[in-house]
Amino acid sequence: MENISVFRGERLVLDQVGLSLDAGDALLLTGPNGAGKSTLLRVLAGLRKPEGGHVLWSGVDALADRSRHAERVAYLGHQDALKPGLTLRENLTLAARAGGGDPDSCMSALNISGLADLPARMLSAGQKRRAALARVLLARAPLWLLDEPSLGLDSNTMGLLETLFRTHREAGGIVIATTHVPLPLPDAKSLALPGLNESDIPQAMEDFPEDDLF
Ligand SMILES: Nc1ncnc2c1ncn2[C@@H]1O[C@H](COP(=O)(O)OP(=O)(O)OP(=O)(O)O)[C@@H](O)[C@H]1O
Repeated sequence: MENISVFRGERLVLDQVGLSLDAGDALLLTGPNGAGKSTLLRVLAGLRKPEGGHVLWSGVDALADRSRHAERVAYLGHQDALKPGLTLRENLTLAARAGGGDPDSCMSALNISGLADLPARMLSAGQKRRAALARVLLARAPLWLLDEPSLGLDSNTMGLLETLFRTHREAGGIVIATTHVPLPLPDAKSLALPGLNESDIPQAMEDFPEDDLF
């Protein structure tokens, strides 16, 4: 990423952020609440256009062809994005139509095979997070963009996450994760976003332009 700048409303949230990663690298994005970590991940995923700067993949503008870029990316947001009325297996089978991976092996990697036939609405928060991580695996994408991946995970699942990260990086994959807690990503680079002065944070709905509210 080169000189990425993003406004949210009237405010410059990211100011010329730049960084370069190689195959097998990991990056931890840190910083206080509201610093712009999720915003940067969304830019890298091609979900939000930056006001300035470029995202390059092998030296080429990655966002020029966003559907091609989408194939490189597995994105885990704050929301687990499961269809509540479908079973876990149905959710993953649906996702596999895009990435083509094997739902059963991905469920097994996250230790949720026993939940396969439960509707997603009956899963606990941590189980949903594991299902969303299974979907990351399913995508078979080289670039993992993970927004607080450890949210709600128990210590056993953190152990699984460590294995998944290691396997992905050993195969040349890249992991970029936002986090407020330590993650099992040895030798990760780190980018600390500075955050804002409280006085810069809009206090009222009127301070947000209408088209940036949703
Ligand atoms: N829809 C929106 N419209 C305008 N501003 C927004 C919108 N969503 C978020 N923001 C602002 O953008 C800034 C960056 O938000 P972002 O979610 O990227 O922060 P973050 O570093 O991921 O925070 P956290 O640690 O709380 O998850 C925040 O200050 C927030 O007020």
